[in-house]
Amino acid sequence: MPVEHTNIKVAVRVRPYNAKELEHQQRSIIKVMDKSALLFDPDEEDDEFFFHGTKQNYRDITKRMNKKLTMEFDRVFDIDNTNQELFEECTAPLVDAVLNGYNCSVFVYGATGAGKTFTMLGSEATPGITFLTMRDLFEKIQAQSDARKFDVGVSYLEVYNEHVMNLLTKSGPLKLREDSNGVVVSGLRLTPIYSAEELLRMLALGNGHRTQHPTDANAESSRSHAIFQVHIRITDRKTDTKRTVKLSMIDLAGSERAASTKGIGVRFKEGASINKSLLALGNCINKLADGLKHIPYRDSNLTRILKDSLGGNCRTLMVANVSMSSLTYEDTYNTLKYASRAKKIRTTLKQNVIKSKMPTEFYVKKIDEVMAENERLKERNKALEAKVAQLERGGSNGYDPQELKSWYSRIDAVYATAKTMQECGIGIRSKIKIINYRQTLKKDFEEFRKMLSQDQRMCQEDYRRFNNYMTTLANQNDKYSEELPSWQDKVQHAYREVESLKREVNQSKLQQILGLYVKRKDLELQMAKQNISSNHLYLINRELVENSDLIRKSFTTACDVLCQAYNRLEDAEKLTPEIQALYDRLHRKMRFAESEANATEFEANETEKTGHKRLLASEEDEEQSTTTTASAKKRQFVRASEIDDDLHLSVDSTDSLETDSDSDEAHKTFKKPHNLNQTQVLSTTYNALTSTVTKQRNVHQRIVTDLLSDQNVRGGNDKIKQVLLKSSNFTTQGLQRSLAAASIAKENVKFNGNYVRKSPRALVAKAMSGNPTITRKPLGTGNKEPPLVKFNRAASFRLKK
Ligand SMILES: Nc1ncnc2c1ncn2[C@@H]1O[C@H](COP(=O)(O)OP(=O)(O)OP(=O)(O)O)[C@@H](O)[C@H]1O
Repeated sequence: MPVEHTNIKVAVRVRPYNAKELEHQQRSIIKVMDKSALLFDPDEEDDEFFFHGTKQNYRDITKRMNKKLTMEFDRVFDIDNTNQELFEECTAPLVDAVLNGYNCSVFVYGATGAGKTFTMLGSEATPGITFLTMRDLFEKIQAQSDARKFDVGVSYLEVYNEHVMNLLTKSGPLKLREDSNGVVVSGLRLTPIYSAEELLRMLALGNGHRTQHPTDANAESSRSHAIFQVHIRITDRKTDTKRTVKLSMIDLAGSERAASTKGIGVRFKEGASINKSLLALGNCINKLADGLKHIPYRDSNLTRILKDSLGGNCRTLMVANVSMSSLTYEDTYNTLKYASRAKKIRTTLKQNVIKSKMPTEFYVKKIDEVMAENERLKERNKALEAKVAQLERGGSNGYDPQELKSWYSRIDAVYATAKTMQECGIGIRSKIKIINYRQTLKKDFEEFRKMLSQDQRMCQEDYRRFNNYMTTLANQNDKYSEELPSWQDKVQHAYREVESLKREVNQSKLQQILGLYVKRKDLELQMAKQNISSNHLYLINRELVENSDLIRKSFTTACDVLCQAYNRLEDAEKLTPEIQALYDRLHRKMRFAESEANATEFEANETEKTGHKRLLASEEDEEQSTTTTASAKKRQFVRASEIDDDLHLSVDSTDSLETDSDSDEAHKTFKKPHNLNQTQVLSTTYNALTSTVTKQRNVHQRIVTDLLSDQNVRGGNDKIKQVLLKSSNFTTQGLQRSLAAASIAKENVKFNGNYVRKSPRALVAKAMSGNPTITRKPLGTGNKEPPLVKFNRAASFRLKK
């Protein structure tokens, strides 16, 4: 489960003057410098001071000094930026993060009329980021629906005067309670939705229920905080892994000073409540930014609900809305200060846990690692893109745009070829390895089938089919193997081209800008490589899941058949010592697997090598019939890991392309899991075995119950059963020995004059009388005999009466 530490992303959006502001002809208090910086309260352009008609060199001392504060944010949107741009740059990446298992939240902050609702909800003509984000989410869900199943449910809440209301059903107030999952809204039901259009209808319905009142600053001022949440349960169709993620979109009520709304009575109370909750939010932001441990989330219902959207395990985007008019000077200043504080908050991000029934977490984890790595590369790429754009805009270094353009198209072409060659070359390696893996798995399974087959005709027919299939695989393998060397040459050639281009770039006079451009291209090439890796892992995982499913089902049926056959033979007294020995051997094998499966991950890690050797050694001296199951599984996992490692190495062998040290560092983390591979492979093997062992154990339990209740103590004795189940003698022979010993001890009890058994049944002795290893012991010679029960004459007398 990848863990990341990130800052909250903060974007500032400046809105144009409204009619009132234009009327007052106020000056602009915000100057957007570039995509990530603004100047608050800049000097006025017509700030020249004239005295008696003469321009003075000094300023008018009766005028207030301008603040001229330069502030930096992750992104600054100017008045002409649209909701679509905000979505593309800020919330679209969050959709990818949500689908990768991270909780995400977006909240808009600002004074009344600053443009929060415009940003969040927008209008029909210019939909806000909620709709755009959700539409994108549904499109991506649709595109991935073959591989994953998505269950989407939404809720839309309002916090008004500290009351939590359900905007979709117009019900409430609802209570908040805390449990192990965090803060829960009592009685809140999620409404399932299937399309972004449905969501639009729902938003309209919810907004109709939202508390709005005209204020001096905004005729349609929202007087409540609106929290829209999308809960998604993602189920991987192949691995059956599940995770639940949450995307929250929060439209906060206006953060203006009470005076600016000129509210009295109810409006004043409303304003006070809004301010109380926003003050609590501000406190939380300050404490989180200072890195303090105790965060006063409980101070208001708003902060309680936002607890896991702000500082918790959540990727957060805050959009601070401001007006550029000097009429809103103080509110704008406060909002920007608030936003600057929020920018400092660092959160610890964890991908939501995968719940899986399959022993394939190893691959799922690896795929997640690759995806996380890609996310990091994407971020770096974006930063480089911004730098290149900045240099291009600057233009002061005398770049000739035509020359730059021709360089760009040349670099693009060289990298495009490298990417295609890489896709084909590494892709073909992946295909070969998957075919090899499939061949191994099928061969192993065929061994089982052959052992089981009784009907010769059917056996031959199956074998023919199996052979045909294997021939097809072998042909495919040959074809790809033949093509491989030429592709490898092409890949190497393409990489050499890239290297020589880089040398040329380094010598060119446009080196500064082209160097950055090439770095971007390197990252893109690296990302493409990662995608091939993750696809390869996915395919290997699919092979494994399908095969282990088949093995599990076959094994369960085989166990049932085996147990029935064993019982029948035993009933008919036809259990030969050879069959018994085979059966015992199978039990011993499973007992080993069970003990290993119970070991902790740490122990598995520590004993990885010895355990591995032990397993292999035991494989050698065991008969094939009893070892194939465990060893085949073991071999499959080991092979899978070898294949993966191999592919990673081949993918990594082109690392020289990466020039940036950070990226090198990041890439090392991708190479590292070599060690992890084996540990994980072992632990997955143990998991796979546990599931079969559990089933076997149930069969054993039935045997114990049969032996104990039918032959010995009718009605069953759970204590003895448990002891026997745990006992190291837990084989049929060991069991019989234990039972016989117990019954002899019971018989011995009868010889003691002062003690009797309440239920003097010693049938096992008879059942075991043919066993030469059992001898009668005189009373008191062993210290492991069952405790004697003192004969209670009075009780016995009462009972008789
Ligand atoms: N970027 C923008 N471009 C054009 N018009 C805008 C922009 N932002 C806001 N507006 C307009 O400004 C007015 C107030 O905006 P909005 O209702 O979104 O403010 P608000 O911050 O949600 O206020 P409140 O907190 O009172 O609900 C609306 O008429 C809206 O259309």
